[in-house]
Order: sequence, then C-alpha cells, then structure tokens
Amino acid sequence: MASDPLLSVDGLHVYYGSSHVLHGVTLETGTAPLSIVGRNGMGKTTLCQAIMGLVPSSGGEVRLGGERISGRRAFKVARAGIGYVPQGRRVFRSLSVDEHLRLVGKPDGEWTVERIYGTFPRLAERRRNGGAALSGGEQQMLAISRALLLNPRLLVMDEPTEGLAPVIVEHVVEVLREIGRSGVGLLLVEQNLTVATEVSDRIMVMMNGEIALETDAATLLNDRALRNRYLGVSAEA
Ligand SMILES: Nc1ncnc2c1ncn2[C@@H]1O[C@H](COP(=O)(O)OP(=O)(O)OP(=O)(O)O)[C@@H](O)[C@H]1O
Repeated sequence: MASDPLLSVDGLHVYYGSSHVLHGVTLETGTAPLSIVGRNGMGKTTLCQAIMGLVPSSGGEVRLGGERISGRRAFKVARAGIGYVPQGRRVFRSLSVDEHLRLVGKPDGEWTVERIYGTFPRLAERRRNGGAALSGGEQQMLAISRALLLNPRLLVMDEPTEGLAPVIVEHVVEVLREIGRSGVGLLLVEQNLTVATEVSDRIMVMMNGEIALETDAATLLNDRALRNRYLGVSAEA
C-alpha cells in the first residue's frame, strides 16, 4: 500500500472578501524539496498562509502525513509538524540571537541550539547581538533556525532570499540544500528562479491562484519561451 504523502493540498480555495485568490490549488510533496515560483501577486504567500492556518480556506483540504490539518489554528498546524518562515523574517529587535534560540529549543530534539550554532557559525559569533543589530542575512538564518528548532516534518518558507546580498543568498541556498538532505520536507516559495532551481529539482509555477505548471529545474532553465510564458520578465532577474 502506498504511504501518505508528507503534504497534500487538494482543491484549496481562498477568498479575501469577494476577491477569489486561490482557485483550487492541488499539490503533493514528500521529503524531497519542492519549489513554487511565480510572478508577484499570483497567490504564493496566500498558499503558505492557508497551509499554516493563518488565512481561512473556503474549500478543499490540507493533509500532513495523511492527517487533515485544514481548519486547525496556526499553533496546532505548527504543533502537527509544519515550521513556517514567513516573508520578511520577523525577528525580535531586543532579544539576542541566543535568547531567540533558547526560547524555542529543546534539549532532546533532533535540532538543538548547539546543532544550529554548528550549522550557522555566523549565528554563534553573533549569539549576544540583539535582533536589531543583525544583517538581513543573519536575520534570515535566525528565522530559519527558529523554525528548525521546533523539529518540524516540513518547513514552509516564503521567499527566504528576498532582499539579501548575492553572497548571503549563496549561503542560504547551501543551508536549504542541507535541510533538504536532512530528511525535513521543504516547500520553498521563491521569486528567484536560480535559488528555486538550485534547491529543488521539482518546480511548480503558480499563476492566477492555481498551479499552472509542474516541471523540473533543467527544463525551466533551458526553455526561455516556457519561462517567458509562465514567469515573464521576473524570470530573467
Ligand atoms: N490580506 C489581503 N486582503 C486582500 N487581498 C490580499 C490580501 N493579501 C493578498 N491579497 C491579494 O491576493 C493576491 C495574491 O497575493 P499573494 O501575496 O498571495 O501573492 P504572491 O504570489 O505571494 O505575491 P508576492 O510575490 O508579491 O508576495 C494579490 O492580488 C494580493 O493583492
């Protein structure tokens, strides 16, 4: 008997008032990373938020390991095993790096504060710095670390490289690849096609609130006409 996929989203609809934003999104993913790309305003953030229970869906369902999680409140979705790194990072300005990590870290989890410091030496160097004193890249690493310390089965990340310098983007890509290898599932929403294709081979394109295309990284990178059709100018950025 085939086992349940790690995450399955089936026919998900979301409205903001009378505005219909998700039009029956359907996807499945396992422990191999999956990237979702798409132009601005296509519904990628809304999809992340609907999976997390942060916006209500009006039809369809979300399952984690076969268990229905749609309709649950966000903290229960997190407790069920989905870590979320929202767009814009959101670290506390007055808490130090170490305080951020110790707030959520548990001594017996697979990801511990010590493992985080080993994975992100930069955070170890900055452990006494407050959130306000961190660079954008360091804040992103802290946001990812916080999500990992909850020992999730799946991480949902919304544009983790947005606004970062290229050298920092490279480091974040390395970290995402390591997460992919560690057995934690990864659903990555990205505007940066290079990042998306470096992190995952499987790529979905969202257009007008639907998954319009599922393809592999090489096909998308090699087919300019396909990129133009689904991603327009942002694909060349
Ligand atoms: N809280 C909200 N209330 C009303 N409309 C919203 C709200 N949030 C998003 N929208 C609209 O829903 C649509 C999808 O937005 P969403 O942020 O999900 O897209 P996106 O693909 O993540 O875009 P971006 O890459 O720019 O973040 C857009 O038209 C947006 O204006």
